[in-house]
Amino acid sequence: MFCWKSQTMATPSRVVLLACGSYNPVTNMHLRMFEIARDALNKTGRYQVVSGIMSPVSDGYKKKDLLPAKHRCEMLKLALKSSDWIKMDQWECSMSSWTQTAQVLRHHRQQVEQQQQHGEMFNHVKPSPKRRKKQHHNIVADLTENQIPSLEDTSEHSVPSVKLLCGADLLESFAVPGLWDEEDIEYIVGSHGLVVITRCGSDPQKFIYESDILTKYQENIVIVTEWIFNDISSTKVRRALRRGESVKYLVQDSVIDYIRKHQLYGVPDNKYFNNMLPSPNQENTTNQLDKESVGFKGGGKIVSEATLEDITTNPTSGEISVILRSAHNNGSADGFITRHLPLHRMITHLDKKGSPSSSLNGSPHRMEKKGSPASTVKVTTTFTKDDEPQSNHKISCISDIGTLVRRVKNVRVGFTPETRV
Ligand SMILES: Nc1ncnc2c1ncn2[C@@H]1O[C@H](COP(=O)(O)OP(=O)(O)OP(=O)(O)O)[C@@H](O)[C@H]1O
Ligand SMILES: NC(=O)c1ccc[n+]([C@@H]2O[C@H](COP(=O)(O)O)[C@@H](O)[C@H]2O)c1
Repeated sequence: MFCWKSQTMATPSRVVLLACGSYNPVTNMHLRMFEIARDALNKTGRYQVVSGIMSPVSDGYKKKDLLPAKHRCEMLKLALKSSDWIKMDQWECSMSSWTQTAQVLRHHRQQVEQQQQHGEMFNHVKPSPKRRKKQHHNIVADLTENQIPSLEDTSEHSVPSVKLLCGADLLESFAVPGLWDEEDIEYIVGSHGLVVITRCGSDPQKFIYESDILTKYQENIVIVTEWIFNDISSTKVRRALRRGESVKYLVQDSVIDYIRKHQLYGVPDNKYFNNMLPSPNQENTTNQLDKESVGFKGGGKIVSEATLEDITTNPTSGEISVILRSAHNNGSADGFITRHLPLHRMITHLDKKGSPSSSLNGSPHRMEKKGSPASTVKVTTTFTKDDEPQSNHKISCISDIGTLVRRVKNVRVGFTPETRV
């Protein structure tokens, strides 16, 4: 008969995940790597991930386009606000010269050992006894009978190991001549261990097979196949920013706001980009118009000076596209900028302002288009309500879309299914 106490109790060993990188800037995939790795390791039943550390490389790394650590760290701090178990550590980037990754791992192992000695727990969120019991059962569910850990042995007194978390491209860079020292590779894989997240175009299994040293320590390498491919890289994010393209949903909103504020990565140096719409969860800024006077919730700055070229709406998605031509060189190929706003904001605006005057010129079928709520169409009639209409659709000192809409006349609003992007 199966007996709990008589089994060989394989207690999951505790792991701290350490990821070294440029984080220039930190992307959502850098953050997701940790989540993917933690899930995979915990599921094996062999490991229990207790914390994650992101270690930005120092300015001494001299990689092309590397921003000063000050900015990279600020962005990391903002991005990590959404995590309760990953933190940034600035030891590496506080160095004036570059520190090899083996040395960074060594440092963190010492830190972990010291913290363990001082009785600091590595469970950032210490589970309640009830939750611990539940966690235990979750682990048990993934294990075979003779691997079942005992409830009493929680391994909280063991020193967690520090494993290097990386993408498969970093693993494959081990083969780049002169980039890594042999003994560093041996130390990293032999003494710490690697957790490798697959990346488009990589084949870590084959890479390990072809390397004697990696094959020797292959039991210390966990390859995590990421089935939800996501090939974001900081390089691609920087490229998009340089070109004035949106990076929303590739990096955290707070990071986008920081990049705009500090005009990083060649974000065009003009008023337009400084005053783009803030993320929905961003606090009001002093530059923003009084929400009530504008008449819709959320307000939001758009441009300092721009010409409104067109507004199109998509009744299916409820999105309105405002196409502006920047008065400054905005870095985009054709000088056009497109912004998308949820239509409900505009409706709110209308509701607050009362009945519209329907004096809008332009697309004659906008009111009648099937499936388009009439109120949606009428929104734009508030253009002529106050302020002098500007000639040539020229807008100056626009602080939010409400003002933009009020000040511009002769704007064509068409309910075409197509959204201009
Ligand atoms: N999309 C991704 N999938 C898997 N791993 C990734 C991904 N993006 C980054 N990584 C990993 O994140 C770690 C941090 O690297 P780094 O900041 O240098 O990333 P990067 O986005 O590739 O940067 P860059 O594009 O500037 O070279 C590396 O181990 C890298 O392999
Ligand atoms: N020999 C080494 O220790 C070595 C070599 C190349 C990259 N790295 C590290 O890998 C991380 C990612 O570097 P890249 O952004 O150049 O891919 C950085 O933290 C860097 O310090 C370490």
